[in-house]
Order: sequence, then C-alpha cells, then structure tokens
Amino acid sequence: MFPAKMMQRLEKGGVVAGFSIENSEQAVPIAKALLAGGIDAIELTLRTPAAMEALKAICDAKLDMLVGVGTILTPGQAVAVKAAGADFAVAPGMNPRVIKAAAEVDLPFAPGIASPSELEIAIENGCRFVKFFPAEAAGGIKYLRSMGAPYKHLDIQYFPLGGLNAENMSDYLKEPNVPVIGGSWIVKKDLVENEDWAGLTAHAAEVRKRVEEG
Ligand SMILES: O=C[C@H](O)COP(=O)(O)O
Ligand SMILES: CC(=O)C(=O)O
Repeated sequence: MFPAKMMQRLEKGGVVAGFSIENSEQAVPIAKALLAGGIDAIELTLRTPAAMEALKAICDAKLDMLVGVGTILTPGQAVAVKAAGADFAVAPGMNPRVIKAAAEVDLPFAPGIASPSELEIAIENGCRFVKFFPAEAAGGIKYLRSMGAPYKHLDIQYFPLGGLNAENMSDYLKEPNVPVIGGSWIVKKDLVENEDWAGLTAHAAEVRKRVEEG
C-alpha cells in the first residue's frame, strides 16, 4: 500500500521520470538534474546490470526526491530494493508473489495491469494504486475509462506509463483517477550520453511546466 503522504507527494509532482541506466556513475547526476528541473520522483528500472548499484548511489545521496524502482519481476527484487533504500516500486505485470513480498518488507508497490482480470487480482491482493501499462498501446484513455468503469466505486487510482509523452501527458492527468503519470521520454537518451545535465534540467523543467499548466 502507498501511504497517503506518498500519494499526495506523487500527485503534487504529477510526473515520474522513468529511466534505465548503463553507467551507475551517471545515476546521481541524472537524479540531481531532474530535481533541479522540478521533477522529484523517479522510476529507475531494474533492467541493466548497473541498476542496483545506481539505486544504492541515488539512495545514499539522500536527495529530496521519491526514489522508485521499476521492472520488479521477483519477490527477491522487492526485498533487495527495499534494503537499498527505495521509497516505492512498480512492475510491468501483476504477480501476487511480488505484491506479497513487497507488503512483507513494507515497500509501497504498484503492480502493472492492462485488463479487468489483472486489476481484479491486484484488488484481491490489497492494491488500490496500480500501474496502467502499456497505457497507449493498450488503448489509452478511452480504454482506461472503459476498463475502470466497473471498479469506480472502489476508488482505484491509476499510474499510466507506456507511450506517454509531452503531447498526451496532460490528457492523462485530467482523468480524475490518474494522480500521476510517468514515462521514459523525460530522460532523453542523447542528453545522458553527452552527460548534458544542464540540458536534462531544462527538459525536466519543460515537463514540469506542462504539469503546472494542466
Ligand atoms: O516503466 C517504464 C516504461 O518502460 C515506460 O514506458 P515508455 O518508455 O513508453 O515511457
Ligand atoms: C514497464 C514497467 O512498468 C516497468 O518496467 O516497471
């Protein structure tokens, strides 16, 4: 479960910057650049060999940001990222074993869902905040509205990722049950390759401005 305070902070920020990392030495500079641009929540994916070291570096830096981890595919990964200091975690899919492991170590965790059946399993396992992935490919806002209609009375909150960008992010944020959105377009690969941290801050600030403009 996500504590109310964390949900409030995610909602206030409106956007989570997702990224994968090849070089753990770039982890803290990326996080600092995002923070300087006004983005105070990240989702570092566990898809590369450098990911755990990068996570530890960001947590050790004790930045004023919510450190989330993505691509949690096993119960062991939920335990490991909690031990490293992660604030929350998410996954592309719905795995009750991972939900249970995260709950046991008190790690706020949102499983990924893209269908009513997956959503029902998430609900049965105590989740009320779920990742909607892959949002655009699954059918976008129209699909989310239709899929979510039977569960409206349960006050499920959705975190859409997958195909979001500067053009469609505001539409998602207008949905009443979407407190926060995310995506990998924010951490542009060329900026990271060139270690253009000022450029990344400027890009993050543009995204942040869009959130504020609504
Ligand atoms: O969890 C991260 C997802 O891969 C984000 O999807 P995206 O790359 O389409 O923004
Ligand atoms: C794609 C996604 O949801 C994840 O990697 O956590």
